[in-house]
Amino acid sequence: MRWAEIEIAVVGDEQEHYAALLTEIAGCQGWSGDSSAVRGYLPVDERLEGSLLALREAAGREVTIRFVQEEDWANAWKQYFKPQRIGEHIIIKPSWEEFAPEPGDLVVEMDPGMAFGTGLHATTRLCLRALESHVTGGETVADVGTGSGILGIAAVLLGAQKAICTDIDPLAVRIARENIERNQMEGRVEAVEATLPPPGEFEIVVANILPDVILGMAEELVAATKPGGLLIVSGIIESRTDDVKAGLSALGLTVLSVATEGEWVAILARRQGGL
Ligand SMILES: C[S@@+](CC[C@H](N)C(=O)[O-])C[C@H]1O[C@@H](n2cnc3c(N)ncnc32)[C@H](O)[C@@H]1O
Repeated sequence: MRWAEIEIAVVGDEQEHYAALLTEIAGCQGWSGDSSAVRGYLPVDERLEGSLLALREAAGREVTIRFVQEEDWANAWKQYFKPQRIGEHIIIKPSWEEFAPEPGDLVVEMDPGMAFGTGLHATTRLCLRALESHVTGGETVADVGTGSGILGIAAVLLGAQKAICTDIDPLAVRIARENIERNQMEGRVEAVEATLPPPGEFEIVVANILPDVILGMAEELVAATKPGGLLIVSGIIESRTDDVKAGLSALGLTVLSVATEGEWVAILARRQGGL
């Protein structure tokens, strides 16, 4: 099959906006990018032209396309995905790479396929570090917008008793399930196709999505967090930090800290009440 690689040049903090256009307007399953451009892929079929027209109109700037064969792009990103240490003990290891762990290392084996969540993005790393600092053992964790399943799987490796992972994208849910199996986490990590986890209260809720999505579901995220429990949100570009903090504070959460990596932030907040 042939695919179109779609690229939009960005500067400054534009990445989030144009990435959202790639997924929401053009219908790309995901996106990748760096400080100068965002990229997504669409199959070359009868819908491509309409998707590109809509994207160009919404973007109001040049959108370039390049045609590639499936094998080219399906494997091209793999060269950038190497085992990496995140925080003190977490190792994210691509399933096709060798890695010799040191004592105390917690190895999450991943094949993210088309799903987001390799650990290559700063927001994933910010969430993983927050989980490493706050999972002390025995918690139930909700991973909302799980992508590859990376955060839920890591939470259980860090000592959480159970993690429920949700995603609205069926492809992500399938890939998360494969990664759960790959890490022998069946029964302790569950992936469901949904926006929110089933009703219940979680000691830790983590959501690495986009600021507007987080704000739109903030009330439900708070309801899913046990009184006294923690909410970790990321996917937030630095310029949106105050909006998200204000939204969480308005719902009675206490913002405990804001961690940053590059232009991205993760916000840690506590729901009032005792554990
Ligand atoms: C930025 S990725 C994060 C993946 C992974 N959790 C990580 O930290 O690397 C966001 C994920 O949220 C999912 N998503 C977007 N909107 C959502 C919603 N309203 N409810 C649940 N998942 C959503 C997307 O399909 C995508 O897989």
